[in-house]
Amino acid sequence: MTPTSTRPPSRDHAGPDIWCEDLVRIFTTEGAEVQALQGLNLVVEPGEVVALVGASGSGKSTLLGILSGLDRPTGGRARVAGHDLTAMRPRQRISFRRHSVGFIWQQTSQNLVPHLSAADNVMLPMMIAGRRDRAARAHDLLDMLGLADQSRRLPPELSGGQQQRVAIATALANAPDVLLADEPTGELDDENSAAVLEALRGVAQLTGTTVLIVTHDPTVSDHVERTVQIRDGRTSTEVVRRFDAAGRTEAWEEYTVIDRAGRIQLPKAHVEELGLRDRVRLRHGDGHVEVWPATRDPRHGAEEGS
Ligand SMILES: Nc1ncnc2c1ncn2[C@@H]1O[C@H](COP(=O)(O)OP(=O)(O)OP(=O)(O)O)[C@@H](O)[C@H]1O
Repeated sequence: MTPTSTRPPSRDHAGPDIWCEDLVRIFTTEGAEVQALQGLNLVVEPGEVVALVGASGSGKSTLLGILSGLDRPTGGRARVAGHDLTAMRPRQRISFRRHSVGFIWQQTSQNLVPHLSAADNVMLPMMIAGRRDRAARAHDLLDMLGLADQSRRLPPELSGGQQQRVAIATALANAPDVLLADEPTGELDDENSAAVLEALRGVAQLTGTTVLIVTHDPTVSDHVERTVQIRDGRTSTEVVRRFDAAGRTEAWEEYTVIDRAGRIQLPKAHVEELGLRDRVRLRHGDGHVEVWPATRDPRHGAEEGS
């Protein structure tokens, strides 16, 4: 079902919806510098659902702050929905935040006005933007998220998972190209988390909206096609999955980023498992390169000297 008002956004830009090149963000507090982002590269194509995972302090929230137009990078370049985030004037920033991106925050209470019904919450951003078809669109969006029968309820009368789904509908109200979610399942139990992540995937499929989810939730990669690791303010490895019609993982593949200088970062698990350190041995194959521990001889696969 794709009601008229939940059809894909008609993008007026070409290329990726999220594009970051060598993004740097340095915070200075009391004379000390913290490099929260250290040359981050990320490309997300229209309609993709991407999870960004990483340890506490790795720079996830800093990146979301920049992508949402709330914060500015210290260096590098970033474009979201065709807007150059380093060159936007204050008015353009307001319009960008109103029309081009939608947000979902961790705290359910941060997303919704508690004394407005679910439908009124969804209509609020449309009212601010001066949209006319508010009631019909709010109904379609809540219906798409399986909440048509909850539209008159107040947020405190809904479960945490339902509230986050209303938050998704609200974030979609002005048909943004990109949806940014910061720990959207942080306050939810496993069942509600799965429902919210599936709702985000469904939204991308039905509306063509690009979705970026920042999370600690290790189960997220069961629900999205692409999970990108962020480490020390840079994107490192990523896993790309293919799902079958029943939503089960059919196949998956692991990737790593290669920067302009040719540097790559290997997944931590492989580094530890193979005992890789200091330097590794490279072996050229037909159209590929193998990485071996320096202590192993690729011709025999045996430890050197044994
Ligand atoms: N406003 C700020 N002033 C000073 N340092 C900051 C500021 N915001 C973030 N940092 C620092 O930047 C680094 C990255 O923080 P960030 O919040 O982006 O990490 P995160 O991956 O989102 O962590 P978490 O998962 O705990 O939310 C941390 O070292 C943090 O202390």
